[in-house]
Amino acid sequence: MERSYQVNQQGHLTIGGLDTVKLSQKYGTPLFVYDVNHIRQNARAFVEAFRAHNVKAQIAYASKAFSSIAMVQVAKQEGLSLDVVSQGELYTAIQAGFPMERIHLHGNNKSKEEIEMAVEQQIGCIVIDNFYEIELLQQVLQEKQSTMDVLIRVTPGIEAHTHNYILTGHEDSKFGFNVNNHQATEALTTLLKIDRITVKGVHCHIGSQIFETDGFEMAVQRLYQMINEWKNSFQFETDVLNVGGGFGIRYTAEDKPLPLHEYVDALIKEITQQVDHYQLTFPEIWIEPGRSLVGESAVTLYKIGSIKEIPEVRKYISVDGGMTDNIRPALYEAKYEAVVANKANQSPDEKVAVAGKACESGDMLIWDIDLPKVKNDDILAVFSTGAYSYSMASHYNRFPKAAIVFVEDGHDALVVKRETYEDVVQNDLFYE
Ligand SMILES: Cc1ncc(COP(=O)(O)O)c(C=O)c1O
Ligand SMILES: N[C@@H](CCCC[NH3+])C(=O)O
Repeated sequence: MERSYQVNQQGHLTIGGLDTVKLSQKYGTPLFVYDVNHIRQNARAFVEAFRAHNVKAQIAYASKAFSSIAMVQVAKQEGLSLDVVSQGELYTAIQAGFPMERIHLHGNNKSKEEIEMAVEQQIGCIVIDNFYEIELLQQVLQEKQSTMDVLIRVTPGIEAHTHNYILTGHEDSKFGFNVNNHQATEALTTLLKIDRITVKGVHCHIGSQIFETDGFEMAVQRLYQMINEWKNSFQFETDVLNVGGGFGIRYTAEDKPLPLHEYVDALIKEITQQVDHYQLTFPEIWIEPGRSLVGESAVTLYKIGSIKEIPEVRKYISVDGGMTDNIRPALYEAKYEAVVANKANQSPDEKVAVAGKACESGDMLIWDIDLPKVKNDDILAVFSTGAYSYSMASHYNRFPKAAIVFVEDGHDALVVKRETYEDVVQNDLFYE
C-alpha cells in the first residue's frame, strides 16, 4: 500500500490528510501518528488475496508489532484473528472485546497462569512450542475439565535472513520443535494421546522482514514431507497450516517489498502443488502478519532540540525521544528515513545525524540523512515506525512513554495517552 503522506500549502507534512505540525502542537512530542486507513487497506489486501483464490484462511494480526486497545479494535473490525504472545497481549485483547475464538497464543515459555487464562477465556488455539508446555496444558485442562485446540510449532530448518535463506541441518532455535531430528513427530504422538487436546495442524515462522517468496515455498515443501509422513504413520491430516508472518516493508528506498497478495499467491500455489503431489486435503491457511499490517502506517514526530556540529566530522541534531521509543536502530542497526515536517517542501541542504536523548552513545535514530537546514523546535517526522517501536519502548532514563494518535477520515483521536512522571514512579515504594 502506498503511504498516505503529502505536503500541504504551508509546506507541512500531512498524514491521512492531517497536518503533522498541528498534531505535534496539539498532542506534544514524541508522538506516534497512525494512518488507520492504511492499516485497513493492508488488512483488506490480505483478506482479498485469499478470497480471490477461494481459500479458507485466518489472518492473525501479530499484535507484538503494536498492541493497544484501539489497534486490537481495528483488527476486530477488519475481521482479522489475533496472535498474542503473553498474558499482557491477551489482556489487551479482552479489554478490546476481541472475539476469543479468533485468538492464538504463542510463546516459548508460557507460564501456567498464561495457559490458565487462555483456557478460561476459551481462546481459539494454543501454538504448542515445547514438551514442558504440553505437560502444563494437560494439567490445566484436567484441573479445569476443559479442552483446547492446538497447532504444533515446528522449525523446518529454514531461516530467513531478510534477503536470503539459510538451510540449517541442525536447527538452533529457542522456538518450536525440530523437524529434522523428529522432535516435531514426538510432539505429535504425545499430543495425539491426550483426549482433551485436538491437534488442528502445524505452525512455522521462518523470520521477519522478508522480501521474497522462495523461503516460504521452501518451508512449505519441507513441512509437506513431514505432513505426508504423519499421514502415513499416524493417519493424521493437518486441518490448518500456519506459515507465520514476516512479510517485508519499506523503511528506506533500499527496501523493495512485494505487494502483499504476491506472498499469498505464492503460498497457495506451493501448497496446492504439495497437496496434489502427496494427495492430501487442502488445509485452511493461517498467516500472522505484524509488521506488514502496521509498520508503514505510522510516523513518529519529534521536536528537534540541541544541534551540535563537529567540524569535518559530523553534525548531530538531537530529538526529544530516541531508543526509548524506537530501539530498532540501536538493536538491529535498522535504517529509517525522515523529513522535517514543517519544511517538507524544502530540498536538503546538508547531511546530518539524528540522535536520541538517552544517555547512550548508541542512541542514534539515523546516522546519515540529507535534510534542509534545521533549527531548534523544528519537527522531525521519522517514517515506518508503526511496528516494533512503541511495542518495544522502555523507560530508560525514566522517560515517560510517548502518546499515540490515530488519524482517519480527516479526524484525529488520542488512543494511547502520553505517560506522566506520576506514571513513571507509580510502582515505586519508599524504603522504610
Ligand atoms: C511466530 C511469529 N509470528 C508472527 C510474527 C510477525 O512477524 P512480522 O511482524 O515480521 O510479520 C513473528 C515475529 O517475527 C513471530 O515470531
Ligand atoms: N522486533 C523485531 C522483529 C521480531 C519479530 C517477532 N518475532 C523487529 O523489530 O524487527
